[in-house]
Amino acid sequence: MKPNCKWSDTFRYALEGIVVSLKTQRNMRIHLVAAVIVMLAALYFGLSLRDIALLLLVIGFVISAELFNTAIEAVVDLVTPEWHSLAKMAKDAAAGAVLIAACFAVLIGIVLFYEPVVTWFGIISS
Ligand SMILES: Nc1ncnc2c1ncn2[C@@H]1O[C@H](COP(=O)(O)OP(=O)(O)OP(=O)(O)O)[C@@H](O)[C@H]1O
Repeated sequence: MKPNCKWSDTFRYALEGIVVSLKTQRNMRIHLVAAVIVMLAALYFGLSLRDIALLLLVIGFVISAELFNTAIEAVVDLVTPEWHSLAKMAKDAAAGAVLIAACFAVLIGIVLFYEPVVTWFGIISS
């Protein structure tokens, strides 16, 4: 651990963690692109501020889960490059956490977008 780490250094290291995850994890890039598309759709369909806040919350949750997943994968690879049942358990559980977060995010997205999208299709087809 580095002594006298400044607040700005802490912030920089955190940003480096996000950037390295974006560079190395394909899923992280997919989550980010999906998040941008969902936020643009939320603005297009005129979702309420409360719904947009809920979307931001789940997006933050999924991206945080992916960052934890990246961290766990890195630590496991550092501890053992060999096959180990505990390494498998750690990586699979971390991936499972991301999957659960992403599934609930999709469910929340369906609940929030269902009505405006159905209305939009009604307008388009009439
Ligand atoms: N050292 C290991 N011992 C046992 N199983 C492992 C080990 N490393 C990886 N695995 C297995 O391979 C899977 C994929 O691991 P890998 O490190 O390639 O992650 P990844 O493909 O980058 O995953 P993600 O898509 O979640 O980022 C793990 O979920 C685990 O089941």
